[in-house]
Order: sequence, then C-alpha cells, then structure tokens
Amino acid sequence: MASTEEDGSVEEKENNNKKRTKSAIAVAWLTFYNIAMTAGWLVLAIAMMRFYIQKGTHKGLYKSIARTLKFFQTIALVEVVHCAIGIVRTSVIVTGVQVCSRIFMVWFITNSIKQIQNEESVILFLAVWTFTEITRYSFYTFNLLNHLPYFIKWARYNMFIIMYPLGVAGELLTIYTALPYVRKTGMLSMRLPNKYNVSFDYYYFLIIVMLSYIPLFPQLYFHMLRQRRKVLLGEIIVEKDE
Ligand SMILES: CCCCCCCCCCCCC/C=C/C(=O)SCCNC(=O)CCNC(=O)[C@H](O)C(C)(C)COP(=O)(O)OP(=O)(O)OC[C@H]1O[C@@H](n2cnc3c(N)ncnc32)[C@H](O)[C@@H]1OP(=O)(O)O
Repeated sequence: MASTEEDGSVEEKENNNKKRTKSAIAVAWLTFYNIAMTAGWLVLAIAMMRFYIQKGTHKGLYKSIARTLKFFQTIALVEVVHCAIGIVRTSVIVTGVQVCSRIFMVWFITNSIKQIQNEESVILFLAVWTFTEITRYSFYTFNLLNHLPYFIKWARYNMFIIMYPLGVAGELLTIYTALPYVRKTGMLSMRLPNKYNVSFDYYYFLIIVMLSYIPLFPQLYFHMLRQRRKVLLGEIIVEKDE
C-alpha cells in the first residue's frame, strides 16, 4: 500500500517534471523563434529603407528583397504547427488563414507575376506586413521574457486597427492588377483537352480568392478586436471552439 502511494507520487512527480520540461523547451523554442523572426523582419525593413533612400524609387525594391521575404514569410508556416501542438493558445484555423493568405500572396502572386512587382500596392502591403511583424514578434519575445514594454503591447493591440485594412487593400489591389496578365498568359491554368481531363482557370480562381476576403477578413479582424479587449481592457472573453 505504502509502496503504491509512493509509486503514485513518483509517477505524479515525473509527469509534472515532464510537463515542466516540455513547457521549458516550448518557451525556449518560442523565444528563439520570435527573436529570429523579429530580426528577419527588421532586416527586411532596413533593406527596404536603404533601397528607397539610395535609389529614390520603389521600382526594383521587391526584387531586391524577394529572397529574404520568401524565406521569412514561408517559415511562418511553423506557427500553424505551434497552434496544432498546443504550445500557443491560438486557433489553427485563424492562424492558418492568416499565414496561408500571406504565402499565397508572396509565392503565387508577387513572385510568379513579374509584371506587377513594381506596383505601389506591393510596396503598400510589404510596408504594412513589415511594421506589423516587427511589432508582433517583438511583443511575443518580450512577453515570453516577462519584460514587456507598454508601448509594444499598445502597438500590438492598436496598430492593427489601421494596418489590417491597409494590408488587405494592398493585397487586393495587387491581385486585381495581376488579373489581366493572368488572363492573357493563361498561367497556372489547365485547359481541356488534356491527359488528366481536368480544367483549372487561375484567373477565375483569383477572383474567388478576392471574394473570399469578404467572409474571412472580418473574422480575423474581429478576432484581433476581441484579443485587444482581453489584453488591453482585461475583459474576460469566452471563445467559441474555432
Ligand atoms: C489558397 C489561398 C487562400 C487565400 C485565402 C484568402 C483569404 C484571406 C482573407 C484574410 C486575409 C488577411 C490578410 C492579412 C493581411 C495582413 O496581415 S495586413 C497587416 C496587419 N496584420 C495584422 O495585424 C496581423 C494580425 N494577425 C495576427 O496577429 C495573427 O496572425 C492572428 C493569428 C490573426 C492573431 O494572433 P493570435 O495569436 O490569436 O493573437 P495574440 O493575441 O497575438 O496571441 C494569442 C496567444 O498566443 C500566444 N502566441 C501566439 N503566437 C505566439 C508566438 N509566436 N510566440 C509566443 N506566444 C505566442 C500569445 O502570447 C497569446 O498567449 P496568451 O497571452 O497566453 O493568451
């Protein structure tokens, strides 16, 4: 009996130790990840400013930062994994939509359609993303280190009110500008007849993507407004299962 009780408490202790070790590993990983991502987006910000100061134009800016942007934006896919394995308390769906829409913008729009890379709308969403990500990742970093300056917290939960619509406007304008090129070239499309007997029209797909912002964007925006009320105003919010 005594030994069973002892076993039980040893097992309990081991489990607690495991939980502690797991969360310590998770915290260490997240700290490293957030520092690396803050640094990555800072590098992008500096590269963009340097380009503009040196050349006096935004033409060629995207090309000059494309590799770094693709790298850091694609890495953000691990954030979906963070949610899926439960090391951050965020919905997989909300994070998935956010990250996938960004990756889609980078790889399947801006990177694939060279003719639109010098559009002002590209610079608009790039500038907005860069500002947002520097704020967001430095917020997570300082939060994990328990030394969060108020102005970073304030910026994280206020700036999105303007930045989100601006970023979305830049993205939608860029896709809209891409439409004529996509139609003319038939890129990424499959016409019948072909050996797979499948037809896909990228032009119409892009129109569907643009329309999907109508139901999806408000959900992300309202999610952030709820987070804002929770963090800045201390409101207790009962989240539905997302
Ligand atoms: C096939 C193609 C499909 C295309 C589909 C198209 C449709 C797309 C429609 C919508 C398009 C949107 C496009 C986006 C544009 C822009 O980004 S514009 C720029 C402005 N953007 C923003 O302001 C981004 C805001 N979004 C976010 O911050 C996130 O991405 C989010 C997932 C939407 C919300 O973040 P969330 O994590 O839920 O909120 P937080 O308050 O920040 O955190 C909650 C808790 O989780 C912890 N946490 C999260 N991540 C980390 C981390 N990396 N490290 C450590 N901790 C983390 C956080 O600390 C919180 O924890 P608690 O304090 O314990 O609650």
